[in-house]
Amino acid sequence: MKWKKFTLTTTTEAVDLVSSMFDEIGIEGIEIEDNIPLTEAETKGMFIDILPELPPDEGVARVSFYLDPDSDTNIEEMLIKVEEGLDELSMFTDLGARTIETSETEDKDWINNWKQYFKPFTVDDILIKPTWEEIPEEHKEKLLIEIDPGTAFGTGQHETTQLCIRQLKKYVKPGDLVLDVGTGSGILGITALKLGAGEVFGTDLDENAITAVMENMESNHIDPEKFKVLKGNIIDDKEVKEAAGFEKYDVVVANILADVIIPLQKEIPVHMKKGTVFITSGIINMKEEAVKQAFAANDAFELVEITYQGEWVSVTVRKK
Ligand SMILES: C[S@@+](CC[C@H](N)C(=O)[O-])C[C@H]1O[C@@H](n2cnc3c(N)ncnc32)[C@H](O)[C@@H]1O
Repeated sequence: MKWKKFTLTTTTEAVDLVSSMFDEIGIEGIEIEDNIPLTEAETKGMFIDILPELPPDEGVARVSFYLDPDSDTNIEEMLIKVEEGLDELSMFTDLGARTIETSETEDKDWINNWKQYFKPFTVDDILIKPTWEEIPEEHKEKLLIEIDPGTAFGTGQHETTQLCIRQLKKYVKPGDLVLDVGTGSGILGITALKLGAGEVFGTDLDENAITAVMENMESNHIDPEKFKVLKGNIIDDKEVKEAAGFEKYDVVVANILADVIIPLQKEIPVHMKKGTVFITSGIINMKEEAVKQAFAANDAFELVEITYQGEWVSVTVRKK
């Protein structure tokens, strides 16, 4: 389908106001391009450890929106509303160049485009399959995990997720209580449940994780009561710590970036039973040493195993 794409060139300062004006007049799904570096919180949520070099931020932003010429939306009327909205905003903020370029594009479905690259695949004897795909005949006997991450992280394709899945296979026992920090789509918690765990408690900073986990529990036909998810940071939020509970977990898994694992490892032992394991990944090889040193400095843990896939590292430790 061909969409009309409209790109407004404005200032970075005006982007928030322009976005909410677009929202108010009924424009859905915008795309923002600027040279503002991502914040620390954004990079953690997006799982980017090394940021690309950006040209300097000169305060210019491009905000694009898409209109379907075959829908009921009258494009001319919508563009009049856009201009009226911009006139109003110009009284409060500098709109910069305020030019609108028009082009045509085949596809505006960037939220769903990745789905064409997500096909069933195996991690040893586990089959991970998008919810919308059929089970391949040759994998019918494998342990099945069905996933639709939505806009949360976690299709299972990432090396770090696979490293954690292999460690879960080694350590999860029937009836175990599992803590999944940075749960994303819930793929690790769901794998633990499929491996026999009794219950999972998940946390994530991204609220999309909450709905993704619930939907994926349903797709995997597991009682939703077995996987509780809470939005928040177990590192520094007392409520999240208390909701997770103390001295109770048999396995803890956290597939987050090294810069989160390092502060996190200090907080986790209080939630674990003695002798149980903490599986971590999300560690790029150049940060392996820093993570190992952090664990070595923590008297609560002893190192069990380090595993590798591509340039990614997983560190598993045991609570003494
Ligand atoms: C790489 S994804 C892992 C998702 C899934 N567990 C997997 O293995 O595919 C990391 C997740 O951790 C979340 N995250 C980052 N920092 C966090 C923190 N301090 N506490 C909880 N979640 C966090 C991100 O929002 C993201 O969903």
